[in-house]
Amino acid sequence: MWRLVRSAATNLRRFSTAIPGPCIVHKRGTDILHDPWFNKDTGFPLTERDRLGLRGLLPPRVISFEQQYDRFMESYRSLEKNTQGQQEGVVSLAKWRILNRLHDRNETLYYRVLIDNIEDFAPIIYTPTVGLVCQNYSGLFRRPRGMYFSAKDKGEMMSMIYNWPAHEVDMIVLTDGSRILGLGDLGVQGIGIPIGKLDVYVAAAGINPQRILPVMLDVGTNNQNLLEDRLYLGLRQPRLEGEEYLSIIDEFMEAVHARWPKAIVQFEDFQMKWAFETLQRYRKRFCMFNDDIQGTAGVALAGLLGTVRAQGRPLTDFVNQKIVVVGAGSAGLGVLGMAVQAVSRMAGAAANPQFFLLDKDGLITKARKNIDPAAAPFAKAPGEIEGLGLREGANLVDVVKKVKPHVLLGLSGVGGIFNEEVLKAMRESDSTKPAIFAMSNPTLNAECTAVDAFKHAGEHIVFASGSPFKHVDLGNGKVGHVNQANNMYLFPGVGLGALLSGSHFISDGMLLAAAECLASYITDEEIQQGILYPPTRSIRHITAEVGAAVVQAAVAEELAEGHW
Ligand SMILES: NC(=O)C1=CN([C@@H]2O[C@H](COP(=O)(O)OP(=O)(O)OC[C@H]3O[C@@H](n4cnc5c(N)ncnc54)[C@H](O)[C@@H]3O)[C@@H](O)[C@H]2O)C=CC1
Ligand SMILES: CC(=O)C(=O)O
Ligand SMILES: [Mg+2]
Repeated sequence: MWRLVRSAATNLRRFSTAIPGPCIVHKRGTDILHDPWFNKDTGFPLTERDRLGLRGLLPPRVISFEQQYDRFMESYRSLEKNTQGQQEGVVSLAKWRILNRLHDRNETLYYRVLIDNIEDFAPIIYTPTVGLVCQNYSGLFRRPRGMYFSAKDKGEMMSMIYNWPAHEVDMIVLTDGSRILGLGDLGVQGIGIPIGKLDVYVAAAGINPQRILPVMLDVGTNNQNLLEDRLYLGLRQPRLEGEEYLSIIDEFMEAVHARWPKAIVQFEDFQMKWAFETLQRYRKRFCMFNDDIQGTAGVALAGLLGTVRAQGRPLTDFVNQKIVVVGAGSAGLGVLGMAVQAVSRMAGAAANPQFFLLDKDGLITKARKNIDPAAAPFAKAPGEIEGLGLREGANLVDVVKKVKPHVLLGLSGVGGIFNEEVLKAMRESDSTKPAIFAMSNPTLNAECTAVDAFKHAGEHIVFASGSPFKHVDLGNGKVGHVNQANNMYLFPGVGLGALLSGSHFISDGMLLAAAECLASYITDEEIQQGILYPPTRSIRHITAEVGAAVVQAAVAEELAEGHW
C-alpha cells in the first residue's frame, strides 16, 4: 500500500495530474448541446452528430476545438482593446461575463482557455473581480451553479444531496457567505467564492470539473441592504445563531459524507467565530480544512521564511523576527498560530516569538478586557512591551515606530490602513530588507498599494499582496517586484494531496509539509530579487509539488489509505 501511495506522489510530480472518471453519456440531441459538461458547440464531428441525434441541430460546418479556442481568445482580446480607458470595474465585469458565458456553454473549452491563460484570467475568475461579482450577484445571475442548502431545507439535506447530477464528487468548497473576502456579509451572493476557488482547483490541480461542487449554505444574512433588496436571491432573514446554525452545518456535513465519503470539504469565508468552531468540530471527523485559517497560514509562513532568506540570514533566524500582524481574525490568527509553531520547532522551550498582534482596537495585550479566547495566546504581557513604551490598544503607527519590525503583515480587510505614516515608519525597521505583506482582498481592501509601499517604505523592501498588483517601475531600470501572497498557492495542493492520499482527515503535519514545500520552491537567486512566491503561470507545477508533499506527509504519519 505505501509503495502505491509513494508512486502516486511521484506520478503527481511528473504529470501534474488530472483525475479521470468514467464518461458514459446518456443524453441525446439538444440535451447534449445544453449540457456544458458534454457540449462541443460546432465541434461535434459528423459521426458524433449522427450518433447523438445532433444532425440538423447545428450549422453544417464543423469548427475544430482549436478554431473555437482561437475565436474565443480573439473575442476576448478585442473586448480588451475596445474597453481600453473605461472604468476598471466595468471592464473586469465584462471580461467575467464573457468567460462565464463560455463556462455555462462549454466547460471543456472554458477550462482549456483558463489553464492556458491563468495569469490573465485568475484576476477575473478569482480575486479581485470575483469580489465584484459577488457584490453584484443578484443582477448578474442567469443560471445556477453548484448547490444551495438553506435553513428552510432542514431535515431534507440527505435527500437533496442526491439531486446533484454527478455520481462522484472529489472536491467541495463551502461557504455561508458571512465574510466574503474583505467585503463582509454578502449572504447567498457569496456563492461566487466557492465557484472561483473550484475553478482554481481545476486549473491548478487538474481536478475533473465534473467532480467539483460549489456549495452555499444560506442561513440568512445580517446585511441590511441585502435584506431590503427586493431582487436578493437568498433567505430574507437574519443569520441563524448558536445550535440552530450548527445543526444546519452538521446536517450538510453528514449528507455529504453519506453520499461521497471520500470528498474533501474546504470551508471558505466563514466569519471568524464559525470558522474556528467548525474547524474544531469537524477536522477529525471529516476530511476538511478551513482555507482562510490553514491555507492562508501556510502561504504566509512560506513568505515569512522567504523574507528571512531575503535578508541573507539562516532560516533559524526566523525565531528572532519581529513581526507585526494587523488583523486578529481567522486569517491573522491562523498565520500567527503556524508561525508560533515554526518558532517552537526551531527554538524549543526557549522560544519567545517577537510577534505583535493588532485588531480594530489596537495592540492586543493581556490587559485587554473581554479578550477573544482565540487571540489570547498571542496577547503581549505588559512586561514584554513596557520597555518599548507600548501599552494595551497602542495604535499601528506607534507600534511600528517602537517595535521597528522586520515584517508588517496585514490581514485586516481595511483598505489603505498602511498609510504614508505607517509605511514611512517602516524605513526605521531593524531589518536591512523589511517586508510588507498587504494580504487583504480584494484590491481596494489591500492595506496599501504596491506603488505606495515602494514609494514610502523604500525601494529595498520585499512586497507581497493578496490581490495582484503590477510590478513597480522604480526608475533607472529598477523594478520593485510584487508577489501575490494568496492561499491559491496552497489550497489546491492541500486538497489534491488529501484526496489522493485517501486520508480520513487533514493533519497539521500534512499542512506543514505543504507550507514547507512552497517555502523551498523559490531559489536563492529569485529570493535575492525579492521573489517570494512563484508566478501564477507556474501554479500547476507548484500545486503538483505541494500535493506530493502532502501525500508524503500522510504516508509518513500512516494516515494514507490511497485513492480509488
Ligand atoms: N491573501 C490571502 O490569501 C487571504 C486574505 N484574506 C483577507 O484577510 C482579510 C481578513 O480576513 P479574516 O481574518 O477572515 O477576517 P475577520 O473579519 O475574521 O478579521 C478581521 C480582523 O481585522 C481587524 N480589524 C478591523 N479593522 C481594523 C483596523 N482598523 N485596524 C486593525 N485591525 C482591524 C478586526 O478586528 C479583525 O480582528 C480579508 O480581507 C480577506 O480577504 C483572508 C484569507 C486569505
Ligand atoms: C484569498 C482568500 O481566501 C480570502 O481573501 O478570503
Ligand atoms: Mg477566503
